[in-house]
Amino acid sequence: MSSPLLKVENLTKHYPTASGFLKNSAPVVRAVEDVSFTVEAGETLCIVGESGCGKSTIARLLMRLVDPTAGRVLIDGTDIAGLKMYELRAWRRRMQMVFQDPYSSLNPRLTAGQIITEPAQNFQRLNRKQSQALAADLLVKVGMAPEMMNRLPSEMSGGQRQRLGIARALALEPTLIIADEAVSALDVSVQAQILNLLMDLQRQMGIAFIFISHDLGVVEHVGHRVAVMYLGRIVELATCQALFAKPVHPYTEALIAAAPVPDPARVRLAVPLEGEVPSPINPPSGCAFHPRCPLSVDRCRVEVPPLVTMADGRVVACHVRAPATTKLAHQSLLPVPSSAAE
Ligand SMILES: Nc1ncnc2c1ncn2[C@@H]1O[C@H](COP(=O)(O)OP(=O)(O)OP(=O)(O)O)[C@@H](O)[C@H]1O
Repeated sequence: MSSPLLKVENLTKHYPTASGFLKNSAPVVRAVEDVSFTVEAGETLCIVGESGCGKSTIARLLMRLVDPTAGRVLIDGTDIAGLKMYELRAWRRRMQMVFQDPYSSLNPRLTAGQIITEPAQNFQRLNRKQSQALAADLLVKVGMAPEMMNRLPSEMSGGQRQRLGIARALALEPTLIIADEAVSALDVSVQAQILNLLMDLQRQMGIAFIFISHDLGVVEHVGHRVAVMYLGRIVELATCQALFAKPVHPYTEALIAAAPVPDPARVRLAVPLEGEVPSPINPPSGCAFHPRCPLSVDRCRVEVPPLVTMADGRVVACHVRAPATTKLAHQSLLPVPSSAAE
């Protein structure tokens, strides 16, 4: 079997809370703990969870903007930690990011055309005619008129700026795009347009997405699979279809129960999510969700639940709902649903 496009193995990131000679004795922020998943070509893996659960840190680790405390990130089977600078540049070319706030990530002094072609100019010299042709092509790809290439970001709407950010990400023909809260700042109607654009681009160009969001409605709309994170760890990873039809982890259940239900015919689950997410500097012992969990038993307070593979292929970390008598989940995780390969 060929290796997945991306394989993340036991990824862990602890941030120091002090510097200098206090660094080693001070407590650490446990932002990401022992996270493993795969992403196949052409699929969308969503990462969801409340604020502070480690979603953006995973994005930064994948881009090697920060180094992991432990664990590995493999692209087509190659560990990115061992890459030399020029190899890392090539890797970054294949993996692009789209950010939540396109305005702050776009240079306000450059025109749309300059913004879009800047990444490509870093890799190959383009003359004026080639730059214009590339900018026009990419603007059309993201549903904008080629004439927009002369506009500044300040002369565009929020939705147009996000399309511009996507065009810039497409310029280097990436195989994977990490979209970090890419539609959270947009109006609902514009959100839908941008999500549909991303899904169209995926179908046309076979791009894989890691879609980071706290919005379950968005995740259900775009995702093939979804990883639910709580305080740095994955607690459930399943196909979107399976997860929304029947969440298994009590935290997933509570998140879905707390999300607005657009379809009044759909039954809202009766598990409220109470209390705050605990501090990642001093997380609760055992299962970090136990202080908020209505199902918690003694074992949850002392033992971190392992990820267990359930009969339908999803993986869940819960002593009550997924007791570790079944197979422990390793990095193979779930098969890609057939829709991802279409
Ligand atoms: N550079 C850093 N130094 C110290 N702590 C950090 C750093 N970056 C993030 N953290 C902490 O790590 C934890 C995870 O942060 P992260 O931004 O990855 O979460 P998130 O799920 O993306 O949250 P949000 O949705 O609010 O962006 C948080 O407690 C955050 O305060």
